[in-house]
Amino acid sequence: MLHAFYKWASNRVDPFAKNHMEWEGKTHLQQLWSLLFIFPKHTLVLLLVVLVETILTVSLLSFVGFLIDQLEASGPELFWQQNMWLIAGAAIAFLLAKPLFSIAYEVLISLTLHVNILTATRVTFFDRLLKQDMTFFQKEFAGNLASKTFVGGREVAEMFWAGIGVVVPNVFFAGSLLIALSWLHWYLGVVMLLWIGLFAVLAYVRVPIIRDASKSASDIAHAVNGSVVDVYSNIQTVKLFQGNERANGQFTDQLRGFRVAMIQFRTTVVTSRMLVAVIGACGLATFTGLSLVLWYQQAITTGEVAIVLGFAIRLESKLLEIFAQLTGLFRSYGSFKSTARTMEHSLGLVDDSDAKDFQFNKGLIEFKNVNFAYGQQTAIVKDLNFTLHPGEKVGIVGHSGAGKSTVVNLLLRMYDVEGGAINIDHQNLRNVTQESLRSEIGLVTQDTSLFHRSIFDNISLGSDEATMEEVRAAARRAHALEFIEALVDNKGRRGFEAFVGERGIKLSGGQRQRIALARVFLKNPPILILDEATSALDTKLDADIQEILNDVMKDKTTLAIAHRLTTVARMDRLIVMDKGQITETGTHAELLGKGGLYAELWHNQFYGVKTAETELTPTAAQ
Ligand SMILES: Nc1ncnc2c1ncn2[C@@H]1O[C@H](COP(=O)(O)OP(=O)(O)OP(=O)(O)O)[C@@H](O)[C@H]1O
Repeated sequence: MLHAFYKWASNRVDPFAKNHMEWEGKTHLQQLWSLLFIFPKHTLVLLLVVLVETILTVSLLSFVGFLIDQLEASGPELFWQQNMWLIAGAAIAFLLAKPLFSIAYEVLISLTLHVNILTATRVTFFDRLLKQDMTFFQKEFAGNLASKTFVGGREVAEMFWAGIGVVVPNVFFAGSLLIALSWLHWYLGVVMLLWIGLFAVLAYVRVPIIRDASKSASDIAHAVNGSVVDVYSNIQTVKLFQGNERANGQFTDQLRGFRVAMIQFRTTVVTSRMLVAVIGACGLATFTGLSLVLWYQQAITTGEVAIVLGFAIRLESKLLEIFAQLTGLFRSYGSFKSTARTMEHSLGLVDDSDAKDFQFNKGLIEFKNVNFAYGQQTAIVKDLNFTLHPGEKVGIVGHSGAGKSTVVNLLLRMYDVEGGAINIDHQNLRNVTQESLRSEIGLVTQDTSLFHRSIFDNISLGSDEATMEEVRAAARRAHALEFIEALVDNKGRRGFEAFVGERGIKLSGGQRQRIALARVFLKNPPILILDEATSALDTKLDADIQEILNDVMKDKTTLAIAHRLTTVARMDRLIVMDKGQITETGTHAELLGKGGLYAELWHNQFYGVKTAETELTPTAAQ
């Protein structure tokens, strides 16, 4: 029953609902506000509950004073007679209403709001980052982004708890006390106002200091976290080039900086808390003295002295609580701002509002005067013009750095061209949605990254409906079935159920590439891009897979990049690139006949580069 109630309460809002949060052109406070009030109706109900609960608490404290006065005035004989109904009414109010509102507060804040704001914020952050283009991800540490998504979400949820759950109720409380005390005697109201004012000044002066110290510590923490993830994800390079000792030294240096920043932050907090304690004690002493003086002058009754002291003691602890929460709030806010700066980074590549879904027709690909420089000065691709006819298989070759992968990235619209246009089936890539475009293109790259998921999930990535039979068939076609069936992971899961390690480290390069091929076989897209698709395979396997690829490519427009020229030699046509431009084009035989760059590359691949040739030829060496 209770369990069902909790479930009901936590399902009052949907944290996974699409939230169109605007990041650009907003201040950090506005961004935070949108997240704190992501569920506005329930938050308003919470505030209402808090208000009623505060009024009940203040009434309870006042009732104590009233009781004392009545006890004094009536004496034991008449007290019950005169106050029976009042006491019964108060008992009902305090025994029923107060616990009821306290429970409503707990359920609303913990189950309905906090956990769902935490989830919804993370969903919002993740969604935002996914929309960023490749340039963004090349500049940012993956670990840093992961940390911002998670820690940023936690900070927002904590600010909600501290701000709306604690500071706001305590401000309500202080406001109610101010009204109640002023009503008792205006002197008390003035002292109360001074006390709160002094506290506000202290908060005004100290909180920015704490906030800045917190921001430095949080920035350093994010950076340290990012480089630790960097070390772990490049562990092989670290072990080979940097060595444990140096990596350790680098980490310790960074942690030292973080420790200093943390100590500075803690120092500002401790000093502030000391000041708050002093102001609290002074206020308490003033109220005690003033209420006794007023009682002596018969301006207030004995019961009212009890009320004043009760108020003052409660208020002192509330002020301490507010300050503690404010420091936490501003620390979280400092960290949130760092997250917000990442989130508000403008999206480099956004689908037009009127972008249509890409409609595949025959697979005619046209590059028209394409220019691109990764947003920099030096052009990487210059005035590129070529056409891939439907079903045509074209290979791109050229020296390393010629711009071959850049062409592929542009075709996949990982970047927008900076000049000219790319059309597929007469649709400019700029005018179609990115997802619909990519769903029609299959890519196998030299850098096959696998997710730390099962082999089945890795192959069926993007093909949610795929059955085990289809996945097996794709794996068989990619010559991957044999090794997949022999796999056992460290939790004893076998075959297609086995998990590959992060980035697929438990598999060899060739095995990873075969998984990637199986992925494309399963997806069976009408356009195929092979970027060094078989580079990690040995010559025998390369030949086998090549045969399968030839079969798969049959009715698809295909663009292939390969350094191993035998892989692309049999393509319908070859495009030779040099320094971002097309220098030659033709079939393998035509290009060999021309004796240009392709012929040179081919020659070098089979007979070695000139220097080696000269060194190895006895006559030349003499
Ligand atoms: N994200 C990037 N930002 C800036 N410059 C880049 C980026 N990616 C690649 N480049 C530059 O663009 C040029 C072409 O790179 P690209 O990867 O397209 O060449 P490639 O012909 O595919 O080389 P390889 O055969 O070695 O893979 C290189 O000078 C490279 O430094």
